[in-house]
Amino acid sequence: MTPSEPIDINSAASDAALRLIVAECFGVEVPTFQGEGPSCGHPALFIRLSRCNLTCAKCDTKYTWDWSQFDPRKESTKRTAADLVAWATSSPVELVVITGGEPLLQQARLVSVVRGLIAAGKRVEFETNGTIAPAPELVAHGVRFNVSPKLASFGVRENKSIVPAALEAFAASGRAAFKFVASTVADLDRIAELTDTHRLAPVWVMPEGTTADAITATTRVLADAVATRHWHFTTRLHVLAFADARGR
Ligand SMILES: Nc1nc2[nH]cc(C(=O)O)c2c(=O)[nH]1
Ligand code: SF4
Ligand SMILES: [Mg+2]
Repeated sequence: MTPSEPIDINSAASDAALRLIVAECFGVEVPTFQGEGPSCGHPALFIRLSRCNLTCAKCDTKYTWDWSQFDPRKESTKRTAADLVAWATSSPVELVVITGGEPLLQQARLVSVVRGLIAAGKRVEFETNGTIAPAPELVAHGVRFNVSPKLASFGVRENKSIVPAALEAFAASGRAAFKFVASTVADLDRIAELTDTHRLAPVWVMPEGTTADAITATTRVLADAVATRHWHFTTRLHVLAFADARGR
């Protein structure tokens, strides 16, 4: 905001009262780490929003969208932006990860959450599937985006999961890391096509897996080919440490 713009107190107050559809918040009572990507290993709090615009077969958070298996009334609550900020600021942990589901489905309501978190001295990262371009107001607040475009091998149609304009908007924001889940070396070839075509960088690869054994096996399958391409490699630390327990 420029100094000459008036501060609209009423709008700020009503924004704080906006309610978001939340699946779970964790990391305050039972501490944890960011398990994936550039901040892997950093102590972190998590706000997991409910709902997604994709239906990946290999999704590990189907309780945010798959109402054939889960009951949306049991799996979601509405919480105000002010309540989410108060929850996060009750902890000294600096990093707040906003994930889902697909959190940017609610990005208009997230502006107020992000503003409150940054004002309280937090660092904010989004985990997003990269299909929805980030609003300029979110980018302006200095957040980072871990963008995970989903490949066909993840059980989704790429005509839905690969949205060139959105991916290119993330790349142009200067605030994104592109974190691809991979199972095979063939997946790495597809990642190379996508990152070349849409000029996506930096590239991170993360082994698919919801058990430590699966992650170790996939890590070994991928490591040489990831290193050869000079890409970044991340594990899923929370799966190794906590066996993919919900709320860790
Ligand atoms: N510890 C931990 N780190 C994470 N990083 C990304 C997560 C996600 O589910 O998006 C996640 C998660 O669920 N737990
Ligand atoms: S985009 Fe993410 S949250 Fe949505 S269905 Fe796919 S894996 Fe699940
Ligand atoms: Mg997870």
